[in-house]
Formats: sequence, structure tokens, C-alpha cells
Amino acid sequence: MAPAPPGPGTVGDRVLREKERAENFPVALRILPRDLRADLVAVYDVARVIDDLGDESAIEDRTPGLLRFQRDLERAFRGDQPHERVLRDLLPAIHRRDLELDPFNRLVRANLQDQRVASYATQAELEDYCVLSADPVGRIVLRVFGVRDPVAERLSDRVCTALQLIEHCQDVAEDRRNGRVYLPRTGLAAFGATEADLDATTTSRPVRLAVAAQTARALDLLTEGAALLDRLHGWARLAVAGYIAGGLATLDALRRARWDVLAGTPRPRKTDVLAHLTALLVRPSAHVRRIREGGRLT
Ligand SMILES: CC(C)=CCC/C(C)=C/CC/C(C)=C/COP(=O)(O)OP(=O)(O)O
Repeated sequence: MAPAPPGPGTVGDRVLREKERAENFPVALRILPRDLRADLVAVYDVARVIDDLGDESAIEDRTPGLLRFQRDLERAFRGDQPHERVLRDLLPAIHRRDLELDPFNRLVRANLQDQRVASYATQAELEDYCVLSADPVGRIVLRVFGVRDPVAERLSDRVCTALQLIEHCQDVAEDRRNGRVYLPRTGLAAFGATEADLDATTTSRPVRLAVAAQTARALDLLTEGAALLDRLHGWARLAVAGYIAGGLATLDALRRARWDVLAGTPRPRKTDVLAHLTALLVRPSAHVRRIREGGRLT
């Protein structure tokens, strides 16, 4: 049978690699063994395509495109040949690592929710969204590394929610241009800010305070979740330390920018990622303690 034509989620490898380079954290460290690296990249590419279907395709194509991709995901996990190239590329990882459909489905559901919900009233509602949009990525990554440990999974959820909150802070301007606000309305109101303030090109003090509060919450979750490193060994420990280091370095960048997220997107410095990575690998609890004691971001 001739392969099905590429669907709307199909994007070029070059574009995916550019997006990978633009992430805050190293998606798949180059020193990882080839099959681990290949599986992490395959998972990343699927997550990226799901996100792009929800964010970048024509508005009227988004929901149908996501539902079509969801059916293709089910095909891949049933053992049938999926239409989408990124899903065909995921097949070795599905089999080698015994991956499950549920976390991928949750990523699709997060993007379907994005089509209906443009902002969240409370922190709790926003973090419920992160359970769909970010936590599944950690669950899949743990599976890729062969980790099946409920405590590790819960700690991973904290790390992933933190990484998502951090991205929300970085992307306030871009999200607003796309009609979305991921700073909770009550959080904005607590500092006297409104969603309309996010249309400005400079960040007012109330908005900075709201962003700073969100980074403080992210720091709490990230440093609590860093206890995950004590439960990991070998390549898993190295890779996850890299993700946490990326989050910490991005928090450094946000603080350096004095939470001005409307003039430009604060980006982590590679040297900061490396410094956090080294410290997390050598003495994770001491590094986390030092950050919690001295590095409060508000
Ligand atoms: C085991 C473990 C803790 C692994 C960590 C895995 C990891 C890197 C999770 C990131 C989660 C996240 C922020 C997803 C959304 O990113 P996005 O780029 O899709 O965000 P966007 O929706 O804002 O574009």
C-alpha cells in the first residue's frame, strides 16, 4: 500500500531541529547513547508537532488537525502504521520503551483546551492545565529511561509544571499576541494589573510583580522536584539534571531582566545552564538549598 500523504502536522526536520535548539534545556544531550537520544528526539518531535497543530496552523484547522493527529496516535499505539512521519519515527521508541498512549493523549487534550480556554482565573486552574500540557512529557521521559517509580513520577510532575510556568513567564508577550494569557487573572489582580496591561511594549510594575510571583512559585516547584535526581542514576540523572538546570538558568534570566517580559523574551545563558548542571550533579541538595536560601526571586 502506498504511504498516506503527509497530514497537516507534518513539518520538516530542519524546523524541528531549530525549535529544539531554541528550547531552554538540552532536549537530548549529545553524549547520550544513540538509541536513548533517538527516542528522546522522537518524543520531542511528537510533542512539538502537537503543540504546533494547536498554535501555528490556521485557526479553523486546529481542532480538526488535533483530532486527526489523536486518531493517528491511536493507530501507532494499536500497532498499525500511522500516517504522520513523526509518529512513524516514534514506533521504535514505543516498542523499545513500552510507551503508553495516555500521556501523548493528554498533550493533545491540552492543545484542544487551548482552543476553548484563553486564560485561567486561578493558580490552581492554571496548574491543572499544566497536568495536561507539561507533566506528561516528564512521564514519557521517565519511561524512556526505564524508570517506573510513583514517587519519581510525582516529583517529575513538579519539575514539568515548573518548567511550563517558567515558559509562560518568558512568553507573556507572544502568548498575548496569540490571544492567550497564562498568568492567572487573580494573580494579576492581586498586584493591580489587568490583561490589557500585557499589550504594552514595556512591562508595568504590577505586571512585573505578577511575573515575579509566578517565577517564585516555579522556583518552589522546581527545587522541590529536584529531589527526583536522588532517585535517578546514570543517563537519566544527567538528562533530568539538564532539564532542571535549563529551568533554573531561565529563572536567572527572568530575574536579570527584572521580570520585564514585554520588551523581549529573556533567554537562559548557556554558561548558567552548565553551572547549574554541574552543581546539580555534584551536590544536588546543597545547590538547591543555596538557591532556596539566597536566590529568592522576589
Ligand atoms: C523527567 C523530567 C522531569 C523530564 C522533563 C521533561 C521536560 C523537558 C518537560 C518540559 C515540559 C514543558 C514545559 C512542556 C511544554 O513545553 P512547550 O515548548 O510545548 O511549551 P509551549 O506550549 O509554551 O510552547
